[in-house]
This record gives sequence, C-alpha cells and structure tokens, in this order.
Amino acid sequence: MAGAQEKKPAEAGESLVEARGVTVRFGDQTVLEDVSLHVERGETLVIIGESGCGKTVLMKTLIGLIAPTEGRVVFGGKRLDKMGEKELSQLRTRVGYVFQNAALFDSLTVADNVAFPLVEHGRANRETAYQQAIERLSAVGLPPSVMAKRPAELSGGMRKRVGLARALIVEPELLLYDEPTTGLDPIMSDVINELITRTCESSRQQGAAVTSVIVTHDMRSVLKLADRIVMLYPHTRLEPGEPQVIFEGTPDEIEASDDPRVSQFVRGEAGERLDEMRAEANA
Ligand SMILES: Nc1ncnc2c1ncn2[C@@H]1O[C@H](COP(=O)(O)OP(=O)(O)OP(=O)(O)O)[C@@H](O)[C@H]1O
Repeated sequence: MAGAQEKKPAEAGESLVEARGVTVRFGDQTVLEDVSLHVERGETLVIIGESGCGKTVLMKTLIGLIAPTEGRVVFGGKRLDKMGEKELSQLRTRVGYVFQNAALFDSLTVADNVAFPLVEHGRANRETAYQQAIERLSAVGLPPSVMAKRPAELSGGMRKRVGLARALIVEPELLLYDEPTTGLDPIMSDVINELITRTCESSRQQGAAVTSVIVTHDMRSVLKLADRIVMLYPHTRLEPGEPQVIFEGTPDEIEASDDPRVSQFVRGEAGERLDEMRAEANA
C-alpha cells in the first residue's frame, strides 16, 4: 500500500485511452451499459468486480478487440471506430497483452513464443528476436534451461512469466494484464506482482512510463499495484438507471468505502450471494 501511494503517474491528467458511454451486447445479453472510464498515461488502473461482470470485455474493448455496440473508445486522441484495420493493427503493436491463461503457442518452444511478436511485427530477424527473448526470460527469473521447452512442460507460474516476457518484448506503451495471478500460490502471486511493479518502475526510470490496466479479483494485488481502481457491477444485478461503475478511487478510498457492494468484495464475503445465485438458477 505504501508503495501504491508513493507512485505518481508520469503525466497525470492526460488520458492514453478512454471509454465513453460504452455499451456491449452479445445477442440479447447486455454485458456493459453506458460505461465511461479513462486511463491516464503512466498510471496503473485496476479493474475489479465479480466474475462475469464484464471486466475482460471492457479491457478488450479498450484496444478494439471488441467493438462497442454503442459509445466509443478514444486511444491516443483518436477514435478506434474511425481507424482502419491497418491503423488498428499498428496500434496493437503498442500494446502488450498478458492473457488470463498465458495463451502461449503449444507447438513453439518457450523462447520462440517470446520472440514471436518481434518477428511477427517485422521488428527483428529470428536470431536477434531469439537473443532478446533470452534476455526477457532471464529478467522474469526463468533459467536458460526452459528456453527449449514447450509451454505444456512448465508450471502455471512459469507460463505466466513467459506470457509476461512475451508482452514486454515489444516494449509496449500500454500493458494489459488479465488476471495475472489467478491460479497461483500466494508466493508466486507475489512474484508476479513484484514483476509488474518493477516493470512500471523501470519504465518510469527510463522516462517512458508504461501505462497498465490490470483485471483481477485478487485484493492483495489490487492494493499492491493500483494507482486507481474501478469496480464494475454485473449489469443483471443493477437497478434501472444505476451506473455500472460502482467505485472509482484509490486503494485507501476503497478500503474506506461504505458501499456494502464494494466493502463485501474487498473483504471477500459471500453475504447473500449464494442464496441469490440459487434463486437466479431456479428462476
Ligand atoms: N465474445 C463473446 N461472445 C459472447 N459472450 C461473451 C463474449 N465475451 C464475453 N462474453 C460474455 O460476457 C460476460 C462477461 O465476460 P467477461 O469475460 O468480461 O467477465 P469477467 O468479469 O472478466 O469474468 P471473470 O472474472 O470470470 O474472468 C460473460 O457472460 C461472457 O460469457
């Protein structure tokens, strides 16, 4: 927490990406309704909320992997819906995505997985990319012995670190993390959090502070990493007219929140949820 308070966004107030009145529907299911948020350059924004409330959908919408049904997304001052496929794919080269399940290619070695984005974007030949992959893997604490292995031969914590190395190799301006610690033991979770913190710090020291958006349920990660937190509430459980973003603020503010929906989540208490879920399942 102290660490989170000391951190300062590089250019506070300037948005890198903004969602403005975003609604996302899949068929007749509304996942997001009229959601607005901004991500400031250089900050670490953490998106929390219960499973299925639309956190991943929101994160994918921010980089144009999902197009909003209504509303718009503005990235670096430009509307995504006005960009062509070429411009969108160029924009995505500025983004590193650490997927929930690491999303590695099983048929490639660990080193080739990490080198892949550089080769794919034509930013390095295979040999140079491979050398850089080795450096990135060593920076996340993976020994040379894993380079030639296949992802399936690694533990979950190792795969997450490979996924992080692959996202970092393009030196992104925006890093998106989808549940980076899910499924890991507390020590390995903290290792991942420490790597995320160090990535932010070293980018700041180099004068090009990375902007990070992290989706997580893990309150330890939230309190350790967040400059700012946004909490989403499931659309199905909102009263008509209620906003879907039910909290926006700092780690200190969320701990002091008197909204029972927020404090219940922060404390990890089920409250009436089991009975509500049974009622929903029987409806
Ligand atoms: N491409 C898609 N097509 C149809 N429905 C989708 C699609 N992507 C997500 N959904 C639905 O949108 C809802 C929100 O999904 P999302 O993955 O954003 O939730 P989440 O808050 O990230 O959940 P979790 O914490 O469990 O990962 C879910 O009901 C999901 O089934």
